[in-house]
Amino acid sequence: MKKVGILGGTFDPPHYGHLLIADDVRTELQLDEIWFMPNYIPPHKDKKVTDHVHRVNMLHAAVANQPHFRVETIELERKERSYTYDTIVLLKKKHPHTIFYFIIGGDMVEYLPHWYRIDELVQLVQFVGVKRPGYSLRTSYPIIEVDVPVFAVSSSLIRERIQSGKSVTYLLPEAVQLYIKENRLYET
Ligand SMILES: Nc1ncnc2c1ncn2[C@@H]1O[C@H](COP(=O)(O)OP(=O)(O)OP(=O)(O)O)[C@@H](O)[C@H]1O
Ligand SMILES: O=C(O)c1ccc[n+]([C@@H]2O[C@H](COP(=O)([O-])O)[C@@H](O)[C@H]2O)c1
Repeated sequence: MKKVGILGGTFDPPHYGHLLIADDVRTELQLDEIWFMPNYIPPHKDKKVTDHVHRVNMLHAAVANQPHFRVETIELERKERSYTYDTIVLLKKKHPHTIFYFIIGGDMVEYLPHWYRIDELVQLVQFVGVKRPGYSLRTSYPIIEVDVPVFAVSSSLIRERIQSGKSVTYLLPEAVQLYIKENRLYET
């Protein structure tokens, strides 16, 4: 059986926090691949997100030349709110010989009780929790914890820093920074 870690996210924009956890979880759990999976409409975020075409282009730029990383666009093909339960049911049908691990940061671990059909979802997929500053990994749901260096970067921090003219040089890959500049994202 192939072992695949899924890092679902909004990736508005993708950053080194995403890449760091993907890399460490893959090594630690001996996974074959990590699939970065952008959502179409995030289930729990109310504010407007950047068009999915930009978000997926930035993800491709972020994972280019990484043989174990790929971008999975299944949620973009379903033009609706991206509930993970629905996605995992589809992915398991499409890939019957793959074991899926769903990677989440501490903020999402704390939010697990509110996830759509969570009691069924935990039977379908193995959740993997990683620490994030300001959040605990305490939960009654069955998650595996992987210890990764805690890195206080977030997409919102990057958006705020670009808007206020601060440097983001060491927070996300150069190719993603170039894409953001060329497309004048996050300036207003
Ligand atoms: N620095 C980080 N450390 C650990 N986990 C992270 C980190 N950044 C993101 N994640 C996790 O990656 C997944 C996708 O995150 P997402 O794309 O929403 O980025 P974000 O930085 O949380 O965005 P925003 O600041 O806009 O909420 C989530 O499970 C989130 O918890
Ligand atoms: O299915 C749900 O109810 C659900 C609730 C919150 C988050 N998620 C998923 O968790 C991943 C991280 O979410 P986000 O909003 O931090 O990008 C992403 O794949 C979301 O679709 C899923």
